[in-house]
Formats: sequence, structure tokens, C-alpha cells
Amino acid sequence: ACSTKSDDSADAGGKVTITVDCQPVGAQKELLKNWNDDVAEFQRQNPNIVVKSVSVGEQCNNPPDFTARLAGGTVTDVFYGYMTDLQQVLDSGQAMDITDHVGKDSVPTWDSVDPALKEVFTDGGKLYGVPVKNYSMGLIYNKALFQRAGLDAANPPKTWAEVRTAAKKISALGGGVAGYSEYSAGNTGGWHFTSLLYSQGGQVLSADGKKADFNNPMGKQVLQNLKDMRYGDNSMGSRQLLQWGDLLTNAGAGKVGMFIGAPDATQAIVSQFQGKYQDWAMGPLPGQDGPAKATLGGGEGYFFKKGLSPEQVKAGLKWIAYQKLTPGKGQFDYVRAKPQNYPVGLPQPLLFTNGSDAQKQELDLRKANANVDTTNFTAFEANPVPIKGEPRNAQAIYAVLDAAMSGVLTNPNANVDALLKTAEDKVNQLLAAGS
Ligand SMILES: OC[C@H]1O[C@H](O[C@H]2O[C@H](CO)[C@@H](O)[C@H](O)[C@H]2O)[C@H](O)[C@@H](O)[C@@H]1O
Repeated sequence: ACSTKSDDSADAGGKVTITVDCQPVGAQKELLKNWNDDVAEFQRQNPNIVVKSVSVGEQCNNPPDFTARLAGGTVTDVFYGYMTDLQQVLDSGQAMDITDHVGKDSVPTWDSVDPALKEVFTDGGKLYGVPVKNYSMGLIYNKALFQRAGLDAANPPKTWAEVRTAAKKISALGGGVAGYSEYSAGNTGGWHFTSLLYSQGGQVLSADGKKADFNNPMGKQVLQNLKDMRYGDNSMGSRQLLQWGDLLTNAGAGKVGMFIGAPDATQAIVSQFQGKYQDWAMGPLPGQDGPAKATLGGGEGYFFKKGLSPEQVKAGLKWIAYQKLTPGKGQFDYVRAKPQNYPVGLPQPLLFTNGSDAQKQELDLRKANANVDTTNFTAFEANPVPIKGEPRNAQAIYAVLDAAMSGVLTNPNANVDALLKTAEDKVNQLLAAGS
């Protein structure tokens, strides 16, 4: 990894240097090569800009590590954050207001970027980050396991009761297969609790954002469903306290029948965790008695470190525009990705507004170069569920909710009411403390 310092921002030759993090990790061979090739091509086109890539290992998938980096003041000039991170980035005092720098001149596709995503990085009318990826969650399932369990792989479960029935059949296959798998550590439990709660029609915080709002029948139903599957049916496997990569590792090894996630989870299963694309399909997020009332939408973007020179901000935006927001380039270079072990054709990201020029170009390229069987995502795409963003200051709340999730997944005698009450009190304390 290179230095994260920006004190060498302008060298004697008048070059502008920016450090950028979340370069893919070494195990993501093709993604890493693509990133490095993008840097080389970008620098060739912009000989006055030097992009210093910084890999922070798997930390870009681990919210507690991001929080620690922020606290340690070691963020790069242009730094990656989840859509959940604006509040903590602002609290840390490290984000630059980039409102006056961003527009069609600096990011040519800016007018096509979904305004709802810009809003996620906006506070008090000021823009602090540029969205580069987004997703919404559904039910991901292993078609091969469905078939072995005698389930219809073209008809994923639509309700939590159907998920429960299918999970029992899949776990009955034995061999350590979990019918349904769930997270409960490293803030991932809280993340999934939120999506499950949205499916019930609930919300994590009251409309004014001042109080916890999950200690109610909908929150109880979420935990009860999981407790029933885990200990009533024994259909969730015995290994719990899973974090992001743990569940995907098990999935890659063919040990997970279903889990909730975003389309790009299949990419991680294949490119990082040795799975096969043809095994995986996706349906909409189930609901309690019918379609889900809502699903969670999230994603990520890049922030700019306070104190950068205007030239550095300009250079950073130019890089983000090139690598993340231009159809046919960087993350949208589908011609390059097609022969790689990297999916083209997933219903994600949805960065550009429906009907915008950039969206049309991106969709055309995506269709022309698809290398996955897009029918595996038909049930998900054909049954859209209203998307709800993550709560403000989500990661701190998710950390609290991990305990409620791990409670029902690791203790057969867990008291759902008590777990929710404890989480509610803690979240209310967080909110009262303004953190
Ligand atoms: O650690 C939990 C967090 O993970 C989310 O991001 C991860 O899942 C995304 C969807 O599959 C994926 O796009 C991203 O690369 C992963 O790191 C999420 O966005 C966070 O808000 C969440 O707390």
C-alpha cells in the first residue's frame, strides 16, 4: 500500500497527486488488474495527475475498520465510504464540502446520476461525496440446492413462511448445509435486521430520526422468524456470528441454500469465494404474508478529505468520473469484463436515473456484453419492492442490533422482547448523545 498522506500533492513538475483507497485486494486478481490498468490509462490521458492507489485490504467491506480509520485520521485524499457513513464522516470533521466543485464540467454524467443517491451524500444542502455504487436487497438462493431438495428453482419463496418451509427441506440434505443463513456480527447483523424489518413494513427510527422504532410487533416478528428457523427447525446451520465474508465463503462452498443480499453478493461468491454463477438466482425480498412492504437500498461513494487543494479536488473528481461514472469505462467497461470471472448483466448498479442518457448507454452495453444468465434475476427484477435507504448514523445502530440478531441465533432461550428492549434503549442513548 502507498502512503495515505497528501503532503506531496503538487510536485516540482507541477503534477497533482491524489491518494485513493479501496484498490481491490490481491485475491481479486482481475479487478485489481483492471483498476491498475485504469490508473495507467487515466494518467496517460491526464499527464498532470498522479493517482496513488491505496489498498486497505478487506477493510472496505468492514464498517468497524472504516470507523477506526476515520478515528485514526488515516483516510486517503479521496476516500471510500458506505452510504451509511456521511454522519460519522461529518462528525470526524474530515469531509470537504464539494458542492461548488461538482457538476457536468467535472463529472460529465452528473445530471444523469439519480438525485436520491446524491441526497445520501448531502447534508444541509451541501454535497460531501459522490455515489459510485448502489443496490437493493432480495432473496438470493442456490438453484442446485433447491433442485436437490425437490424445490422449484424457478419459483423462489415469496413469504417468510415459504422461506421457512424451503429452509427445512434444504437443511435436511445434511452435510452441514444451512437452509437459510444470516449475519450477526461486525455490524452486518444490524444491516440485515434493518432489511428484514423493512420487509415487515417497519422502520429503524421514528420519522423525525429521534427515537428507535423497532421494538414493536414488526421487530418482534423479525427475530421470532429467525429464532424459529434456528432453534425450532434447526435449518440455519450451527455456525453463527457470521460477518460479511463468512456467509459468502459458506455460500461459495455450496453450504447455503438462501440468504438475503444484493445482486453483487453473487459476484463476491464467485470471484472471491470460489462459487459458480450458474448456481445462483435471486427473487424479491419476501414479506410476512405477501410481498415485502419494502427492501433496503444501500451502496457506496467517495468522500474528499478536508484541506485538499482545488486542483486535487478537480483531479479526484476527474478520476471518479472516469473510473466509476462513465458508461464503457472503469466499472462499466463491460467489453473488458465479459471474458473475465466477473459478472456482466447483474441488475446493479442503478446509479443513473431511469431514461437518462447515461442509463440508456450503460444498459445497452450491459445487455450486449452479458456473461451471466440474466434470467436468474428475472424474479427479482420483475417484482420490484419499494426501496428504503439506510437510517442515518446506521453503522452505530447496526452495531447495537448485532446483539439482538446474535441473541436469537446463538441462544435457544433468547428472550425476543428483552433483546429488542435492550437494543431500543441503547439506540435511544446513542441518539440522545447525538452520536
Ligand atoms: O457490513 C455490512 C455492510 O455491508 C454492505 O456492503 C456490502 O454489501 C453490499 C451489497 O452486497 C456490497 O455492495 C458491498 O461491496 C459490501 O461491502 C452495506 O452497503 C453496508 O451499509 C452494510 O452495513
